[in-house]
Amino acid sequence: MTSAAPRYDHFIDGSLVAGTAYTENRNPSDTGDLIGLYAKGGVAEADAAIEAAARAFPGWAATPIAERSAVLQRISAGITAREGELADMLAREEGKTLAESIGEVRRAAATFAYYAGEVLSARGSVYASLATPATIETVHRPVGVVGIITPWNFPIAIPAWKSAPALAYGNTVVLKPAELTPGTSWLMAEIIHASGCPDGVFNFVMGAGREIGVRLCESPDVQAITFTGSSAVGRTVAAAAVAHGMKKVQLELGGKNPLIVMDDADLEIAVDAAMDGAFGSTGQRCTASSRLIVHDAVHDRFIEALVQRMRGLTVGDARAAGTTMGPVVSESQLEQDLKYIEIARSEGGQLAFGGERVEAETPGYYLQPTLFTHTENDWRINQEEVFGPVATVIRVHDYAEALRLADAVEYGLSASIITSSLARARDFSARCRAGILAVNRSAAGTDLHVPFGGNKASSYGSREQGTAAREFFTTTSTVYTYAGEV
Ligand SMILES: NC(=O)C1=CN([C@@H]2O[C@H](COP(=O)(O)OP(=O)(O)OC[C@H]3O[C@@H](n4cnc5c(N)ncnc54)[C@H](OP(=O)(O)O)[C@@H]3O)[C@@H](O)[C@H]2O)C=CC1
Ligand SMILES: O=C(O)CCC(=O)C(=O)O
Repeated sequence: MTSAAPRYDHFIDGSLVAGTAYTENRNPSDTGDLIGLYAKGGVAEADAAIEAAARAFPGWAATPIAERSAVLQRISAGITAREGELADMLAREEGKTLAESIGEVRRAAATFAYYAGEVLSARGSVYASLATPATIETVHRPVGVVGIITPWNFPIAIPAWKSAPALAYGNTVVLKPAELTPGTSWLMAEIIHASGCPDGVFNFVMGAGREIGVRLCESPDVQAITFTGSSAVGRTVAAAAVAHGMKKVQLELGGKNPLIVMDDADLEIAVDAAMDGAFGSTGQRCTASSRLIVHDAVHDRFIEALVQRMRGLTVGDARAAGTTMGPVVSESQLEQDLKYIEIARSEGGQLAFGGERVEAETPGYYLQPTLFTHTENDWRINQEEVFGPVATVIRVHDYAEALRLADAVEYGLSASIITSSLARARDFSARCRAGILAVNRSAAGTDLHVPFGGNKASSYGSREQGTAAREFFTTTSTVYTYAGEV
């Protein structure tokens, strides 16, 4: 280990807490670049953070909403003030291009500002009682200590869209970021600590999911778990959270999302949507459009135009000017992508573009954007999430077949259709079983003020983001008041 590398500690109960061990955070664009050493906690650190959050809960829950709102405003301003530093860290540790990273950091700042406003809006309802002359009110109260477990692919947007509503509605937080990308969320934690948030309200503990994540799910002092990551881990998280105290659980998991290109599609729009959906953020998005379901009538022209655009992508160092697609995040993710490229070949897919590693000036995990054509929907390459810049084309004869195949996967996160028929667009929106539907645009890169989430194996529990987040981060009480005779 390089002793000169900066060290980053946990934030527990308002203080920096040194690790007993540290993990290297390296740049996927240049594996020789050691970003820093990040504290590696275990059960003891998780417990200390949970205890601090439990102690802080009554005070934070009782804090007037104007004060909680002001804290969130300061966090938002703090993120904006350090936008360049945050975006640089994000690109350096995750491999998104600088343009993509700036977009993600701005989204995080806007998310805190949004919930600073949202918490001030009126809540609850008043009902007449059926029989007695009572008034019935519903009130939304904070849930308690919320365990937040986040993935590596959006290292500030996802921690922000879970932490902001948790804090706004009066909960206290223990956040465990992905071990692979702790740097950007560590900076967010530092900003939160400088924002006037009382001690113990927001705690940040780094380390392995199978230790800290498991502890959050099993602790009797945690009342809710919100998780984004793989479906396999999500299932164990939900089972443990329910087994240990019937915690509230919210899961955002994988996707195998279709983009349908109809015979009446504007091909320029179709190619833009496919480029963004399949290769934006190096394809490492749960909302990525990895299955391109294309009508016979435009099949060859669409592929030709798409391959032409793919040739124009510049794969390289995420922070270099001119790079339009960064590296994949890690060696194991690169191995997973290459494994699926082999699977697609062996299943009979025709490689239209890519499929190979890219040599760059620095040692990194560079992969060409990759497209397979002439694939069948029931092949593994079309059923399993790759989570990299790998897309396939499935040829169809009509809209009915396209719609049927769009849903013929275990997932149901996002789906798009490119068509100039309003009737088809409306029918698709009504019948396709994804949670996020897009017409004439990519279904990735969603807005922060509207519900986010999927169906089937993609999500579990209530929706995230926008006002929908209130459902998860509060609990509803129904109050019957009989005022008596005057
Ligand atoms: N839907 C989505 O947005 C995402 C999907 N994925 C999919 O998941 C695959 C693997 O990525 P990966 O990051 O390993 O995803 P994981 O599901 O393994 O990790 C997500 C988070 O959960 C934590 N975790 C791991 N094991 C447990 C556990 N037993 N209990 C509680 N928390 C746990 C991880 O910690 P740590 O890793 O630090 O140990 C991380 O913070 C990707 O290739 C992709 O297919 C990945 C990221 C996001
Ligand atoms: O597409 C988006 O807006 C967000 C995607 C996402 O949440 C993810 O990939 O984990």
